[in-house]
Amino acid sequence: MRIVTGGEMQNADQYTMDHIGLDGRILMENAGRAAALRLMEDYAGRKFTVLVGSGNNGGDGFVISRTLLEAGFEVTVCIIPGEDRFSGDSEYHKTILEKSGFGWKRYDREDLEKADIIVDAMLGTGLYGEIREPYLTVIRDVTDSGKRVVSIDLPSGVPAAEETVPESALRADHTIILQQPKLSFYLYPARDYYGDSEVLQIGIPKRAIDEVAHSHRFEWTLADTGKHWLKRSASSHKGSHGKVGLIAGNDMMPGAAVMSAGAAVKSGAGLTMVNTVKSAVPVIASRLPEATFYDRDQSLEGFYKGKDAVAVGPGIGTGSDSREMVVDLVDNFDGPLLIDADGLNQFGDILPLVRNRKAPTVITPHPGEMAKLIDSTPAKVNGARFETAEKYARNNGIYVVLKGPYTIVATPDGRTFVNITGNSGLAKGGTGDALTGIILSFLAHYDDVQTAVSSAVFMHGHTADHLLERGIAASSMTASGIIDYMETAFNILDNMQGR
Ligand SMILES: NC(=O)C1=CN([C@@H]2O[C@H](COP(=O)(O)OP(=O)(O)OC[C@H]3O[C@@H](n4cnc5c(N)ncnc54)[C@H](O)[C@@H]3O)[C@@H](O)[C@H]2O)[C@@H](O)CC1
Ligand SMILES: [K+]
Repeated sequence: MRIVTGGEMQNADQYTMDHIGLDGRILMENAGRAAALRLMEDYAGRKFTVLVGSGNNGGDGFVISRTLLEAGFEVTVCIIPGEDRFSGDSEYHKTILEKSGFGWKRYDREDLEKADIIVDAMLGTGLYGEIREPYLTVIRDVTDSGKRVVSIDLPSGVPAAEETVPESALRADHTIILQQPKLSFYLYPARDYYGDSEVLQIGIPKRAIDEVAHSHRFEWTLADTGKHWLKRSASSHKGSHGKVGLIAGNDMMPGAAVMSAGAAVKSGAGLTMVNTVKSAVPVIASRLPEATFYDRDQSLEGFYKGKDAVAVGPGIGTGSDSREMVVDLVDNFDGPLLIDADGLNQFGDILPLVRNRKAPTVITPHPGEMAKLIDSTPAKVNGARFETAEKYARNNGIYVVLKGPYTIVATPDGRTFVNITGNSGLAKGGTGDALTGIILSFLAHYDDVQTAVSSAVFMHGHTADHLLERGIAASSMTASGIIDYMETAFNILDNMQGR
C-alpha cells in the first residue's frame, strides 16, 4: 500500500477531479459515509459531538453528521470557525445537511460534555504551520474533557509528513485514515497521537495516486511477503537453498555469532559457514551443530569464494582487523554483501569503494549507528528517518535498513518499504543479530534484493508478534526465543493460501 504526504494526497484528490472527472463532492460524500458507517458499527446507541473545521476535513464532518443523524443517532454538530469561512465542497455539504432538515451550532465547550464520542473533523492534510486559534483552545478543551476522540484522516494538528509534532496537537483514541496512510503514521511521536487506526477507502482511483506520488513509499505487508514467499520444493538439496557466509563473534561476543548463524539456519539457508576466532568455535558449535566454521586467521578469499551471500559484523569488535575484512569484502566479494553492527564502524570512510561495487550492498544500522555514519545524533536521525535512510541509500547506491519501530528499507533506486510487524520485545540485545541472519539467508534465496530484505524484516517482527500473541511478555522476549519460534512463524507462510 502506498504511503503519502499531505501534498501528495491533495494532488491525488485534484487529479481525480480534473483528469478522471470524479467530483470532489462525491469523494467527500464517500469519505464521510465510510467514516460514519464505521462509527455506527463501533458506537451503536452512543451520543456524538462532531467538531467541524473550516476546510475539507470539516466537510467530511458535515457528511458524517448527516449520515449519523439520518440513522437516528443523537449528534451535536459544532462549527469551529465563523459560518462565512465555509466554501467549495465543504459549503456544499453544509447546505445538504441543512436542507435535509438538520442543524448545526457554533462550538461551545459544553457541547463536549453532552457527548460520549467526540469526532474530530477539524484539521486534516491541509494543516500548515503552528496550530492557531480557535483550534488551539478547542483541542485543549477536548483533551481536558477526557472523552473518547475519533479523528478523521489525521488527529488535528498532527502533520501528515515527516515534521515535528506540536505538543498542542490532539491525541486521538482512534483515527479513521482516508484512502492512503500518511507518512507520519510510521513515525514517533506522531504515531502515538493516532491511537488505534485503520485506513478506509473513499474511491480515489489507484491511478490517481500512482500518477502524483513522487515519493514511492510503500507498506510491506503479509500479502507482499506471502506473494514472494519461496517454498522449498520436494526435489531440492542443501545446495539449492544457498550457501551463506557469516563473519561474526569473537572471544568476548560468541553469542552474536550464535544468534545470527542460528537465525540463518532457521530461515532456510542450505549451508551456513561461520567465520570466527578459533577460541569461539566450541561455544558456537555446541549451540549450533548445523554450522560449519572457518578460522578467522585464514585468508578471507577462501571463505567468501563460492558463497551466495555474505554478512559481516555481529560481535566482531571494532578493531582494525574488522575494518580490513570489510574493506576486503567490499572490494573483492562479488555477491550480495550485508554489513551490520561492528562492520559499520568507519564505514563512512570506505564509501567510495562501496559505490564502486557491482553486486548489492545492504547495511542494517539502528539510529545510533546511522547517526555515526552521517555525523549526526540519534534524535536527529529519528526526527527525519525517511529522509535520512532514503538519501543515504540513493547517494551511495546501497540498501539501507534503518531499524526501529517501523523499520525502513530504502533502495538505491529511490523506493522505500516500511515494515509493519514487530513489538517492543525486539528492543533488546541480540535481536539485531537474529535479523542479520534472516536477511543473509534470504539474500541467498531471493533474486530481488529488496524483496529479500523486506521479507526478512517482516518475518523477524512477525515471529516476535506471534510470541506476544502466545502470551510471552515483551519484556521477557529474547533473541533466542524468537529464533526458536521461527519454525512456527515460517510455517504460517508456507501454508498461506492464495499466493
Ligand atoms: N476533495 C478533497 O479534497 C477531499 C478532501 N478530504 C478531506 O479534506 C482534508 C484536506 O482538506 P483541506 O485541504 O481543505 O485542509 P484541512 O481541512 O485539513 O485544513 C484546512 C483548513 O485549516 C486551516 N488551517 C490550516 N493550518 C492551520 C493551523 N496551523 N492552525 C489553524 N488552522 C489551520 C486552513 O485555514 C483551512 O481553513 C483531508 O484531510 C480529508 O479529510 C476528503 O473529504 C476527501 C476529498
Ligand atoms: K482531523
